[in-house]
Amino acid sequence: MSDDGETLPAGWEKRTSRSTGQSYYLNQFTKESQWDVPTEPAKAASNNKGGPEKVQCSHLLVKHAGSRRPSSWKSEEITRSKEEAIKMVQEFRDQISSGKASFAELASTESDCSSAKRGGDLGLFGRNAMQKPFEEAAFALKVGELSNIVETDSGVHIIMRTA
Ligand SMILES: Cn1nc(-c2ccccc2)cc1C(=O)N[C@H](Cc1nc2ccccc2[nH]1)C(=O)O
Repeated sequence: MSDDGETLPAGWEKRTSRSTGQSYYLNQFTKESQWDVPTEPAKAASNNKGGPEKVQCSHLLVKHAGSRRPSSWKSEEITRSKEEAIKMVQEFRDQISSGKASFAELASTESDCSSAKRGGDLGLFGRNAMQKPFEEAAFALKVGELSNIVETDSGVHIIMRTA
């Protein structure tokens, strides 16, 4: 809810432009901004168990030597241990939880997934699109919620559900 009582969709907040004094709206997850009041996305379809058919998530992945593809845009050969990757992801998670850094900012510089160029945004996906541990964690999140550490064959992740 913004300061004048209007209810905004999860992740959005009302700001005032320093240059014009005009109100604008900033999405904390994707860092997108707009002049118009954001509206709730059309209610996503749900499956027959009440869960969403699709979710939109961003993630931050730290790969390690045992990852399915121990290489990324950041490093041609990734040699860190899984324990080191877990320690790194936990530190990133603490920075995000404490508000010291935004998810999108950290994912864009620290994630070993090619989605880093989009602040970690993977877009909308349904069931059976991602590795199971990732899918289960993603579909268990509420919009705006940050997961605990998730391990897949790709490496060690944290996930933020954005829609
Ligand atoms: C599933 N996916 N989507 C993108 C993506 C999406 C949007 C824009 C650019 C890339 C990249 C990937 C992908 O598999 N990336 C892999 C790493 C990886 N492994 C994953 C497992 C589960 C979810 C995301 C994951 N990302 C890589 O770069 O080696």
